[in-house]
Amino acid sequence: MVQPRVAIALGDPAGIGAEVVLKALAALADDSPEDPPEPPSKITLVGNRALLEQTCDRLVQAGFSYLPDFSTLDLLEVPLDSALVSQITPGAESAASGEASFRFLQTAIAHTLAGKFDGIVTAPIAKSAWKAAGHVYPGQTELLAEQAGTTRFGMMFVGRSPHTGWTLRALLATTHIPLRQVPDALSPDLMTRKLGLLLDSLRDDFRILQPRVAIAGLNPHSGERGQLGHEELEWLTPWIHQMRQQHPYLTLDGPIPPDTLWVRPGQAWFGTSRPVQTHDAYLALYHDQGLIPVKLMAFDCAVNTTIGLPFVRTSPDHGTAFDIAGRGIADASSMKAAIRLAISLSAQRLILQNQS
Ligand SMILES: NC(=O)C1=CN([C@@H]2O[C@H](COP(=O)(O)OP(=O)(O)OC[C@H]3O[C@@H](n4cnc5c(N)ncnc54)[C@H](O)[C@@H]3O)[C@@H](O)[C@H]2O)C=CC1
Ligand SMILES: NCC(=O)COP(=O)(O)O
Repeated sequence: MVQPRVAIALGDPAGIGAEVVLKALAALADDSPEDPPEPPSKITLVGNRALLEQTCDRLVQAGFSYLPDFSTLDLLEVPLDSALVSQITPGAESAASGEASFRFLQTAIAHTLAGKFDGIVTAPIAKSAWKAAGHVYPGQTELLAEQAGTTRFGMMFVGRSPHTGWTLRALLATTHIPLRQVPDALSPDLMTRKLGLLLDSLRDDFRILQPRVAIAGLNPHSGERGQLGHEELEWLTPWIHQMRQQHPYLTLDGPIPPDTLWVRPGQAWFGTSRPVQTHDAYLALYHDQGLIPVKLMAFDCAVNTTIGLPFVRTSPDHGTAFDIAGRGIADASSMKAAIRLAISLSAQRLILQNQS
């Protein structure tokens, strides 16, 4: 029997990371019968005990009594100077909170690469707090990829509808770059790399061997035959034709006008009386083209998954929520889904490894 070992990096200590982790672990221990059981697993928190205890105390003060037994939690301690710890206040993003969250993630990655863990769940960090601490990365994804020694990686959001059971998967072709840079960053080469990653993940992580994938257009109405933009005519449509020839087992639709792309996923997510023809995955060309619909549908349960790494990485779809940090009111559903997905994807990889 496989028993995946999963690390949870506790994220920015001025945000809601540790709070949603503690709540999610308590909820997982008390899973409702309609939740499919996850395989047995070993969970280790990666953070700082003093900061974690502060979060626990605040949750107790906020009246939250159902927490996991602190003494049974496995904690990989990341030592921090008491001077640094004393600068951290809930809701106040700072260089100190950025430094702490950076070290939590670095430690989780180093131990994973050394073989101690099969997967990492990351609680949210603030990129600006990392920058204030001197660590300039577009996000956790890029640090994970750099440390894992890969340039072939992708940001995919996965959510299972609580209304219908349908699974939404959305991969972003570009991620944390200014909107102005998007058209220049997109190219047939980039799209080929992202599609390859997506097909690998659909096959290995989700056992989908003959996938249906939808590709978004870039411009309104996918360019309206060149009247509203040229990228679709110049390279996106020819690239899709080329990919259809290269992957005969793949159904590839697009470029679909970016607004209508999300109509059917929305129907499949919320339910409709008519049958809906959906895709196994949606490839959005830039951050907000993918994440606005994902968050509208699934803010409470979508999971940010990094594909292409030599280990599993998941994260909730929300951020540090500094505006509500320390108040005990954060919703832990997305973190719970991130932990569940990390366990099941890690178990899946262990099974594949044992078979080969
Ligand atoms: N995985 C990660 O590390 C992510 C980090 N971020 C970072 O988070 C910071 C804040 O970003 P925002 O755009 O404000 O997004 P955010 O997700 O932190 O907050 C947006 C709104 O949603 C609410 N919210 C978020 N999570 C919630 C939860 N679990 N329960 C209840 N309410 C919740 C917040 O209170 C806020 O009103 C930024 O520095 C950004 O870089 C953002 C997204 C993902
Ligand atoms: N919008 C998604 C996000 O900010 C997550 O970034 P990352 O820290 O997981 O790279």
